[in-house]
Amino acid sequence: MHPPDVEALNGRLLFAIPKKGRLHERCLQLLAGADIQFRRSDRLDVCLVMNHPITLVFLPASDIPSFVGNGNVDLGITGHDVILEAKMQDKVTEIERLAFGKCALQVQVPERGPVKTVEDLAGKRIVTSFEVLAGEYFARADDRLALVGEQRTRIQYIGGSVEAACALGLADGIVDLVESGDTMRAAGLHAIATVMNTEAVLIKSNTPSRADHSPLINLIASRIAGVVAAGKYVVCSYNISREALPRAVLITPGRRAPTVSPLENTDWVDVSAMVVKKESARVMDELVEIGAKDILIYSLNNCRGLEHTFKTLLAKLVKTPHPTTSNSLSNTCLRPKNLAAAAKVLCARTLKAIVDDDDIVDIVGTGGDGHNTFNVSTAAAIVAAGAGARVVKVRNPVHITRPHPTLFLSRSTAAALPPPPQAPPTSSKHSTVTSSLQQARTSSAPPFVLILASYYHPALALLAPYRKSLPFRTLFNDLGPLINPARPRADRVWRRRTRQDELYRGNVGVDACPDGSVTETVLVRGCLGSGHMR
Ligand SMILES: Nc1ncnc2c1ncn2[C@@H]1O[C@H](COP(=O)(O)OP(=O)(O)OP(=O)(O)O)[C@@H](O)[C@H]1O
Ligand SMILES: O=P(O)(O)OC[C@H]1O[C@H](OP(=O)(O)OP(=O)(O)O)[C@H](O)[C@@H]1O
Repeated sequence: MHPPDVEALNGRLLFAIPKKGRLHERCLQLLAGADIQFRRSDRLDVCLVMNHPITLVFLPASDIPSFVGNGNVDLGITGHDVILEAKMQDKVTEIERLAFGKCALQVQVPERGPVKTVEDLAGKRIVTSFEVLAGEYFARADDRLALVGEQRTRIQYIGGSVEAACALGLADGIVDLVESGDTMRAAGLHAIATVMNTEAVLIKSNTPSRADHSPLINLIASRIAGVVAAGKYVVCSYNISREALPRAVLITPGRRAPTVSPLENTDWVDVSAMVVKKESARVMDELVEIGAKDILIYSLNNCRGLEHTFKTLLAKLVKTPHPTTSNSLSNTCLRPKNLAAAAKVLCARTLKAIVDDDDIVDIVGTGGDGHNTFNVSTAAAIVAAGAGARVVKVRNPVHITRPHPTLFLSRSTAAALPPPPQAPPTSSKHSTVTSSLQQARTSSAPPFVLILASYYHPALALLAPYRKSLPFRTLFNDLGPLINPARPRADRVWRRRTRQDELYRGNVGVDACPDGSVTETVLVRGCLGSGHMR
């Protein structure tokens, strides 16, 4: 087969695919599922798609972020990790997480060695293929420990087989990707920290070569999303007595609603609904428990038209809140993975608050403790600002215009009140919080900026009426702290519901909870990562 000539490439959408490595095979499956047809001869890295005006470009996964970010290629598939490593996160848009290539970037050390924590390792030698991410991670650790000059951690880059570095005497620890953990176990290493979790993503350029490619990009994105979603869901069908139907609908609510069809025996109905694949075994157990019969699970090859269903779900809850309790909701919603996913969706729909100075903090509560006292997190944030911290806090205007009287009693406190919440100009897609912080630096005003939640989170503003009518807390109480549009580097959130159930988030690393009483902590890190700490 001859290479395509330059003429043949003109006007085509360029789509970058990893040419080898862990993501390659799964990308080919995805292209087949999305009916993107091509024939690639053995050594050719550029080939024409037969049924669309697209050219596939096969590149190393780690080069794809720069090609897409710099607008040389319009679309690409690569790992989220390598986008951050290439510092291309502001030059590309992540269109879809692809649910494969999932692994974690971890700090690993010899199992039998003296190093037990990141703090033990800071100041020593690290070998990695991720020198940017590892460098940033250890720079923060060095800063925490006030290490300077020669005392700071040394990061050395190598291109592969990083796990051998400790045994070879090159490193005291490594930072590398871990999926099953087999490679690290075989090398006598174990994890002491996770820098980030990652998976394959579909990305597009923020500076596309041609604007008229946009409909084709949307078509490809929607086809790929269909294949990804089909892999996440199964269809569950079963028979159930009419009497048990309300309970069955709670177990299989479907994405919009389950399909319920009559049977010849009028006391029974046939139900079918989409169910998250990973939850299908639990769902079947619960259906058996309430007397369902003939429970069948079908896999899906493809699907289309799946919408984000938060609004639909909340609307349904508002209409029929009684069979649902805050407990049944929190079982699902408070799973760290789900909180992280919801935070990610909301962050993608948030106006960005640009803060040049990244040395800012936020102190956030999750509200609703029922004691009707003053707002503790705002008070704490004001105290922190008074002590010199640079605070950017997201608030609803109602809390500002009608502060609780016990909070702002004295004149001096009132004088120290922060300026009103900032709303961005209606035409802009982002706002500059920096200027307020700078003003605060050069004047006697407190370094405290409030920004207006309803402007920065238009999606949440739409949901507000639904949330208000629910008689219990929802995951949105826990999401608030995770979606500050100024993305402070440091924030600390904890919340007590029962003695065993705490939510805590640390952006600068994971510490123990303050009073040491916690037996289990739900941990959500950034927008991708999540997990449990015991
Ligand atoms: N063990 C793994 N499990 C899952 N995904 C992984 C794993 N290792 C890497 N990845 C993902 O695949 C991306 C590309 O990694 P990979 O090492 O396969 O690429 P490569 O360097 O092009 O290939 P090779 O290592 O064969 O030279 C990574 O950035 C990560 O997102
Ligand atoms: O936890 P596991 O399932 O064992 O996977 C982890 C291994 O996979 C990746 O390496 P890869 O095999 O791609 O080769 P490399 O070391 O040359 O990068 C990564 O660098 C680890 O070595």
